Amino acid sequence: MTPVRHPDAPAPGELLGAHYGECFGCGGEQPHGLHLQARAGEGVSITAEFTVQPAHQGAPGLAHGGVLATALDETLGSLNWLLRTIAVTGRLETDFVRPVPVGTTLYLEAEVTAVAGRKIYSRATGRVGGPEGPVAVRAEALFIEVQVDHFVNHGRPEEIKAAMSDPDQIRRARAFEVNP
Ligand SMILES: CCCCC/C=C\C/C=C\C/C=C\C/C=C\CCCC(=O)SCCNC(=O)CCNC(=O)[C@H](O)C(C)(C)COP(=O)(O)OP(=O)(O)OC[C@H]1O[C@@H](n2cnc3c(N)ncnc32)[C@H](O)[C@@H]1OP(=O)(O)O
Repeated sequence: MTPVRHPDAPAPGELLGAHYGECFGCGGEQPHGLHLQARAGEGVSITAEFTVQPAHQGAPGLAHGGVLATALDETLGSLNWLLRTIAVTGRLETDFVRPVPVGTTLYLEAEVTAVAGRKIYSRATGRVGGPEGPVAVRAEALFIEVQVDHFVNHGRPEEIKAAMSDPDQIRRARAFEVNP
């Protein structure tokens, strides 16, 4: 099925903010996290930026591939805001096309390509030098829709307890869910 942007999705150009403050990809409370900032695009698409820090190295002066995969994963995960669906990564296939030095800003974009029941198919690219620059990384992913219970049942109780007693977190979790 062709993906459908939810009528209450954030407007194109709107900054999405973190879905969870402690998230390694987008949270503000992780000193060595990616602090990735995502923005709603047209249709079911997202743009995002992330600047590689010294804490993200694999080889000297170069971004770790796993960190770049995280940036792609996080950008793809942000598409959930536009579908107003909670979904987790089931599969993430990554191509590393060019090395990415520390200090580089990665310009990411992602889109949902198809939805089939609980399965959400998507793809993303990360470019260097500017939003129109050469592709350094790309990914194809399959996200699977889950209920909030997925986190409540599987997350470590102390973090779940803290999240559930934080009204801001409850509001953010609700923003993902389709209103009946
Ligand atoms: C108040 C408390 C607040 C707490 C919540 C706070 C905030 C919530 C808001 C947002 C958070 C949301 C997400 C996080 C966002 C961004 C982070 C980036 C994203 C991630 O980083 S997220 C972490 C990594 N991620 C995982 O931690 C998943 C571990 N995993 C599982 O938990 C299960 O594996 C699951 C649930 C995925 C599926 O399990 P399941 O039992 O529900 O469903 P099942 O297995 O039946 O699959 C259904 C259909 O998907 C197909 N399928 C499944 N997996 C596939 C694969 N790998 N390849 C190909 N097809 C696959 C099947 O083949 C079947 O297809 P079909 O229907 O055609 O038969």
